[in-house]
Amino acid sequence: MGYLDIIIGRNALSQTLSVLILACLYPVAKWIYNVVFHPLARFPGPLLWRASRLPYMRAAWGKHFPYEIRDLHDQYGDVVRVAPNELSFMDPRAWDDIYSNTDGANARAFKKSEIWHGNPDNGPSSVFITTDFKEHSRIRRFMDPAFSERAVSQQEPIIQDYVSICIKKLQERMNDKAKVTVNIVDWFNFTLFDIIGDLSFGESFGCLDKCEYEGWMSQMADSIKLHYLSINLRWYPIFNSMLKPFARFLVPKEIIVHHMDYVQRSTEKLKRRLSPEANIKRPDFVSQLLRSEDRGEGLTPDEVLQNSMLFINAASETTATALTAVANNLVQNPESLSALEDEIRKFSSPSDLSLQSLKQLPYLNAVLQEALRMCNPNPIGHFRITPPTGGKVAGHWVPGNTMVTIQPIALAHSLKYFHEPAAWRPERWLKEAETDVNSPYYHDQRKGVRGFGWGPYICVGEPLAWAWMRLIIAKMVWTFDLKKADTPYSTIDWEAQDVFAIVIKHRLDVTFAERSA
Ligand code: HEM
Repeated sequence: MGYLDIIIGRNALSQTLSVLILACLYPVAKWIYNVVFHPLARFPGPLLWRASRLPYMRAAWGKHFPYEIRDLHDQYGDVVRVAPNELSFMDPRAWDDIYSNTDGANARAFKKSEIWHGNPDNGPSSVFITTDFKEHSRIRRFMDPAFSERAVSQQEPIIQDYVSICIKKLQERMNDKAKVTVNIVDWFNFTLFDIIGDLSFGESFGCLDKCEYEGWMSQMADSIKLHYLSINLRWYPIFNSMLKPFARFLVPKEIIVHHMDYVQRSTEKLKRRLSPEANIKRPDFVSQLLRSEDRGEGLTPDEVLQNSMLFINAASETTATALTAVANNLVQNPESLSALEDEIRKFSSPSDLSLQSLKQLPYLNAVLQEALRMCNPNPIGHFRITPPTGGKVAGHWVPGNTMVTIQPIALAHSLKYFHEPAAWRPERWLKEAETDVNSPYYHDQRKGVRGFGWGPYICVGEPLAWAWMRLIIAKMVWTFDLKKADTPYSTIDWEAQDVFAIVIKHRLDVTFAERSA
């Protein structure tokens, strides 16, 4: 009789029992290993989170993930082990160490992780999902010129047109008392969708004309949410593949239908844009991406489509969140709104509000920075994997193949790094705060806030984002008196909103009144 026979017995019942016992013992042994013997065992964190990924998944699915992680940082310090193989950092130095190719403690930026990005279905690649450095830089090489400061200034007439239409439509809606109350989130979205649609596909989605969304737009947040929830299952590949065949029953039908509709419409738009008859010569993204075809290793038509569809999500959702944060804080802080009015109304005509002139306005820029600090549109951070040989992050040696991230909300809301972190204080971004030692914000760690990411994966659309955010806010504030609405939706309690990778925004009613001064 062999050792195995002695342990598990020979009859079917005892063998089944033994298998069951072993199956139960395996996770227990794994939890003990994770807590006591794992290479990350020396890092602090709650016991259950260090033992298993389940508490992390519960938090990720639990709607308030960034705030839970912020609480863990308050309790355990600047580095917290939030899962057996994952560290969360709340230290400005970590931006360079994790994300930079040139300025950090490591030879190069850490890679995106297959779990969070990756292309499991082997579809056409996009700049966002590829985890291969070479592939990523190939796409970025062709994409960057379409989003440079120069390109944005060539795109200015297109951007200006849509923002003016937004203002005109709001004016048309005013009642006898020369005011109108609207859900400003919709108006930001209509404007952003129309601009990004035009720049990506050569034609707008017509949202401002119709004052309504296309069907798939109203499902966009739900499909991002679903994608985010399903990503968390990738940690358990066996369970994940068991669920896959049932995915079509688990995913709500509207989301599938709207997604297919979106892909079909985008494909048609792009086909029209690319057809020789269209003969469109304009400074949009497509023209730039197509230039790449001349050089051999350019983007394939599928890649152009995939990346153009990505632009719609990446550009609209994030910017609408930042702008909603601005509006929400301005209507609640009249002295801040009035400082902004003073700055913007120095221009005698709205036609003077050019992208170049707005760039120079310190308070406008400070307002946008403060919104990105307090209400980061990507509040769960950007996940990376240390190389197999390990790396250094914020003074800690981190073993290879560890998931690492900066928690932007924890850092930006930390008393250790910001004076009055929970308060709306645009003045912390003004020059005086940086140079005057008596300013209460002098010691603020402004470099800890990087709303557009950092390093080789930094947001390609950053120049466009600044440009259209400045223009939309400036034109609204120049044209109207913005007031807190007299409705139940007059303010958003920001942290009460669900977070599923993106912020699922509540409605925000704002009253636009004819300008009094
Ligand atoms: C306020 C607005 C925006 C914010 C806060 C924002 C934020 C970010 C952040 C943090 C990343 C880096 C993600 C990472 O490191 O994993 C990113 C990437 C990206 N963003 Fe933005 N973004 C904004 C607007 C835009 C716009 C207007 C576009 C234009 C199409 C855009 C397109 C992209 C793309 C394509 C990437 C992927 C870049 C890469 O992986 O190389 N974003 N964005």
